[in-house]
Amino acid sequence: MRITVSGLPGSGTTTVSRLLAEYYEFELISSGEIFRKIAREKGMSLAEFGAMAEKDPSIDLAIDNNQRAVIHSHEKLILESRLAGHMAKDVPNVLKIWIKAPLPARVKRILRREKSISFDEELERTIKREKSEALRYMSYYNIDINDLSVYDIVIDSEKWNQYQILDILRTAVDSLVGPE
Ligand SMILES: Nc1ncnc2c1ncn2[C@@H]1O[C@H](COP(=O)(O)OP(=O)(O)O)[C@@H](O)[C@H]1O
Ligand SMILES: Nc1ccn([C@H]2C[C@H](O)[C@@H](COP(=O)(O)OP(=O)(O)O)O2)c(=O)n1
Repeated sequence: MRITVSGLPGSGTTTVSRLLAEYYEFELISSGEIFRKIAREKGMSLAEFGAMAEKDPSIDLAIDNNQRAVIHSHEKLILESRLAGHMAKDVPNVLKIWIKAPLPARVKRILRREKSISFDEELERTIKREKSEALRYMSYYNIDINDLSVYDIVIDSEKWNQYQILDILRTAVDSLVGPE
């Protein structure tokens, strides 16, 4: 069983992915972490590296080709990233999950996580980052990041906390593979 977990910034994809990986003892791979690592190595912020990726398709292509390879080469996998569901679109035996939450709720969470200066500053930064990503994914892959039709499950992380979401997803996973 392979599970992809995707969502916009602050939706809770990292948190849910970690809980799922721990519960099922699956390997967890996050493309966002790879993107962040490369940005750090270049001494760039996420926004600066995103702007570079708008001009240099090879950055996203490398990360997203890696996602495709990872999906095919792992059986017990949680793949967490914005595009993981799309990269797994035609792959059998993959459960594709999208975690959503309203923008203000997501920004409040990022504020806590990134220890940003203010809500307004983080709101502006998040909107800018989402615009950059949406532009790249449409231009490089013809993917509309807001098209949720590829997902098997769409769940609102403002309605349930991360543990309740884990319980809901466990029901879905166990009914597909049977309880461990
Ligand atoms: N379902 C949830 N309800 C409330 N808070 C959550 C939920 N999921 C995650 N969080 C919190 O929101 C913050 C951002 O979560 P994170 O998983 O890092 O988001 P993402 O990886 O989607 O950007 C974290 O501090 C986390 O503890
Ligand atoms: N396939 C991917 C995965 C992530 N990214 C970018 C999107 C984000 O700006 C960074 C970090 O992603 P990550 O999911 O860790 O960060 P957020 O959860 O969005 O705060 O990587 C990407 O461009 N392509």
